[in-house]
Amino acid sequence: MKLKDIVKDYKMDLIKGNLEVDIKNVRNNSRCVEEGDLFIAEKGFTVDGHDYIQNAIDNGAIAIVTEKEISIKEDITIIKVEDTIDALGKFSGNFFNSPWNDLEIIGITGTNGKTSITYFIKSILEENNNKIGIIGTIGAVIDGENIKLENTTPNSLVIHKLLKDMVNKNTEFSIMEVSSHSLELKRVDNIEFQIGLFTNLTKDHLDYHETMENYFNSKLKLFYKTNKFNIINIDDEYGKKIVQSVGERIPLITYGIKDGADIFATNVEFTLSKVKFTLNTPKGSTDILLNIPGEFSVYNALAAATVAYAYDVPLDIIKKGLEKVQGIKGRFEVVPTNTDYTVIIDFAHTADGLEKVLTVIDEFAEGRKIVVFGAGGNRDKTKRPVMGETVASHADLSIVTSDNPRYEDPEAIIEDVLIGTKKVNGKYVKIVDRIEAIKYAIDNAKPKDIILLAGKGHETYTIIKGETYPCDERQIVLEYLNSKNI
Ligand SMILES: CC(=O)N[C@H]1[C@@H](OP(=O)(O)OP(=O)(O)OC[C@H]2O[C@@H](n3ccc(=O)[nH]c3=O)[C@H](O)[C@@H]2O)O[C@H](CO)[C@@H](O)[C@@H]1O[C@H](C)C(=O)N[C@@H](C)C(=O)N[C@H](CCC(=O)O)C(=O)O
Ligand SMILES: Nc1ncnc2c1ncn2[C@@H]1O[C@H](COP(=O)(O)OP(=O)(O)OP(=O)(O)O)[C@@H](O)[C@H]1O
Ligand SMILES: N[C@H](CCC[C@H](N)C(=O)O)C(=O)O
Ligand SMILES: [Mg+2]
Repeated sequence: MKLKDIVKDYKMDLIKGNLEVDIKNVRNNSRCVEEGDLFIAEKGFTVDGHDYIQNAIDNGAIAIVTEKEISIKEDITIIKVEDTIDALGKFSGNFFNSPWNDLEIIGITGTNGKTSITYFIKSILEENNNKIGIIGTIGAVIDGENIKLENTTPNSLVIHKLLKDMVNKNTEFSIMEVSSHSLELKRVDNIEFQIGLFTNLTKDHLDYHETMENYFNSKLKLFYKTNKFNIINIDDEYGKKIVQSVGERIPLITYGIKDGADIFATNVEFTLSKVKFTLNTPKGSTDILLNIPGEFSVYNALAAATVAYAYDVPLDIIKKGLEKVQGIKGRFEVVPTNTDYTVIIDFAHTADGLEKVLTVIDEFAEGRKIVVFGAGGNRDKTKRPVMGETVASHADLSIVTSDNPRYEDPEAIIEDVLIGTKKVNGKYVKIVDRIEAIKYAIDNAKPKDIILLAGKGHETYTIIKGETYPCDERQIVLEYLNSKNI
């Protein structure tokens, strides 16, 4: 594509060169630049892309977008803009032909439940013979192919490329998790969403947002970027605030269990592995049997059903789609062991997530509850003691360990968690190595106990001092049991 078409209508200064050149690819990482590419230099959290402009040129960049004064001797095109992160969004959007215009885009935001809801929606829409794509925590899914992603919501360049690939593969719906970081860091600025969906808001990411109010305000942005429906969990106090704020800007559909929602559940009945409820919509009601337990799953299913309802999907298809979901990787996933105790892997990594999952387990545990968990490094520190206290107030044994310490000292993170653990008069041990912590839980389990491995869910790695090591909890459990001839 010609550079002039990539930068069209954008406020900028052409410092040197011309806009008639043909651009092969748009890049924001100098290491990926090849001959004929446009390199956009962005200031990051760790380094400044402007320091890699020469590297991009050496790799073949024929045009550079900068927000700083630079002096380049090579005979290439230099464009200066006010904000290169904004330019990355606009220019990559143009380069990929605004792919959001050819898709129905469903954006899901909120602290917990986004990934789970994505997979419920996928199942319903596929039952309805729609072709769907996903961008989220477990990765992207395009035409049945799984693509690994570094972020839940990647940067604008990656998103636009993924959306373009979806369009090329005749995808109709793109279901996207929209993190608060992405709304703040302009990763989704270009995109107009057909549907915005809100799950809930509880303590997380305060390292970045600092206050709950800022965190809420980032999530709120999504509901001003939508053009068909805003779908809101009205049982959540922040859901009510969104309704007050956006009102009927576009049609609003609420879901919930308690507070007079448009789409609501009644007759909720739980077991340890399933939940039954009646789904009520203005167009009729139907009974649903979900294969993932807990009240939180009812909320997630209601959210997905509401999206389908907004698209006029018949109730029997919604029922079939929801009931077809056998499980979601790392979300209340029972490890298939031959033991007389149960091992569950779950992605709960906030106090609210832990509270929700442990409430389900509380109700059905016949034996003790053993919880192996930690808190992520270089992430919200304020949630750590609350997570410790939440687990200790439910568990018979808290095994406090590591969960992606990243660049932080693992011991120090555990000490932060233990501040909360010690507030409750419960039994606990501290085992820094997560694999050893899992083995300890297994060695100490008795018949009918439930071991919950919380925090890593679908993750099969652990990041310690910046290095990534394998840590697939399913494999660790099964191999250890095997080594013990169990
Ligand atoms: C804090 C944050 O969001 N960081 C994101 C950011 O990394 P960064 O700012 O450190 O980037 P950097 O390394 O400083 O690089 C700056 C620029 O220089 C360029 N560069 C760098 C080196 C080089 O040799 N050449 C070069 O051109 C880089 O390509 C980049 O454009 O840009 C990266 C590429 O887009 C992201 O992967 C990275 O997310 C990191 C992994 C992260 O952990 N982010 C978390 C906080 C996050 O965004 N989480 C949310 C919420 C998750 C949820 O709750 O579900 C998410 O959406 O994932
Ligand atoms: N609706 C919900 N409310 C509260 N907790 C939930 C809900 N749904 C799931 N959980 C808990 O939170 C964990 C994470 O769920 P899920 O991965 O669906 O959330 P997410 O919003 O995608 O998280 P992330 O922000 O990390 O991507 C689950 O493993 C479960 O323990
Ligand atoms: N999306 C969340 C995932 C946390 C998962 C947990 N395993 C951790 O590393 O804290 C985050 O990036 O904060
Ligand atoms: Mg997610």
